[in-house]
Amino acid sequence: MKHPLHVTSEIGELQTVLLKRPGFELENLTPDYLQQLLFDDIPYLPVIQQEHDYFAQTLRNRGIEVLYLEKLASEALVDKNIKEEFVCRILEEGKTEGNVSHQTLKDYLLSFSNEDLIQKIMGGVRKNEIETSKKAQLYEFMEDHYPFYLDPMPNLYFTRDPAAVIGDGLTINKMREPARRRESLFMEYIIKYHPRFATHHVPVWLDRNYKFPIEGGDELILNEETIAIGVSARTSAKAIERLALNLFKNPDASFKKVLAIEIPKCRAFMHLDTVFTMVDYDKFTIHPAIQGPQGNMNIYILEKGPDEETLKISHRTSLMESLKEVLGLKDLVLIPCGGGDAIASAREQWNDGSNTLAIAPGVVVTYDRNYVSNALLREHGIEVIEVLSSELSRGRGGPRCMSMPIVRKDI
Ligand SMILES: NC(=O)NCCC[C@H](N)C(=O)O
Repeated sequence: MKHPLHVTSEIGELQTVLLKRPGFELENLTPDYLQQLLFDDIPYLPVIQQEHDYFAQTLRNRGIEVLYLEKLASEALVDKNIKEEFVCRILEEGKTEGNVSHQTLKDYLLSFSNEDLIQKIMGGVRKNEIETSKKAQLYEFMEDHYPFYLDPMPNLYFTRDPAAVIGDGLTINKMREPARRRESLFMEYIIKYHPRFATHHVPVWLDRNYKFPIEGGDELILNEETIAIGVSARTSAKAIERLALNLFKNPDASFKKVLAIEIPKCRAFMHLDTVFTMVDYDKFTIHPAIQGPQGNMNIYILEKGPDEETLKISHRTSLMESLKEVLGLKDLVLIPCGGGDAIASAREQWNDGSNTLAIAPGVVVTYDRNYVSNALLREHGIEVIEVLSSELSRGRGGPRCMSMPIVRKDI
């Protein structure tokens, strides 16, 4: 039987992808909690859903199988005990203790059908949803003080980040920001209990219990032997090192090199894929602002060391040269987001102009609003498929962030 996970490049023909349709969790965004919940504005739900449906249909039109996180999660929780355990884990990690009793919330959540339970967990539980007779503490009666028993998870439509397929396995990520921590629990349960995955041996190269954070937006598979990982506001050098060691010693993994690429730690560049993506065998998008005056950067190549717990680490300063070296290319092109004009590049990077989703070598999905970057990609011979982006872009992620490739053809 075909392995349910298989990704050995960024650009191999995309066959199966995981998305999450934006849902009620976005209706629980209010100005007071935007920053905490990692949004810059409140999307208009019917329109963001239309835009997301258009994105999904664009992928289907190209023959790509689209799976939905919310559907897989509800299908994974058929067993009563597993469902109960999942709800308890969500409540523990949602730091609900000290609010309404754990038992009251648990009973409330378990009163829903599987599908509605998942929607409710994703959407959040407001204080006014629980009957007043079940409340005991002053805090619980004060809805205006803090409105939720369980926080909404509005970033779930960025399926790229909580987990990432690498080869025939995956990382299930310890996420950096408290607002996103619970997200990777869905993938843990899907891999363990959904029939599509549970009957296969699926190696987890790094799991969400590891102490230091890593997020999928920083994990880019350059080829079957090389991964690039951003050292960023969200991904730590420690997690990269641990992942490299785990991959190098595991006979199920084909990977031999990890390129650790340091990027500035700021909101606009939260992950490597917000400033750098692969669009063809020898072409990449890049936001010029991540390079120093002479194009210099801080890059390390990690390789197998003398024993299983030691790495060979070498320093490089040029992204272009490092990529040529690890990919065995004579030449390659870095296509600047916004064409290199300081204003256009900052504007289009903010709206994910560098965040392309390759669905085949030289074929990418991008946001329509980034017209300067899109025109430049076309000038370089790339086929650019534009999708709608007025509301989707308010969450600060583009087509790559909104998609988790599950299966790609080898190149
Ligand atoms: N890979 C990505 O860059 N994902 C975008 C995540 C945006 C989300 N609002 C966040 O701050 O985590």
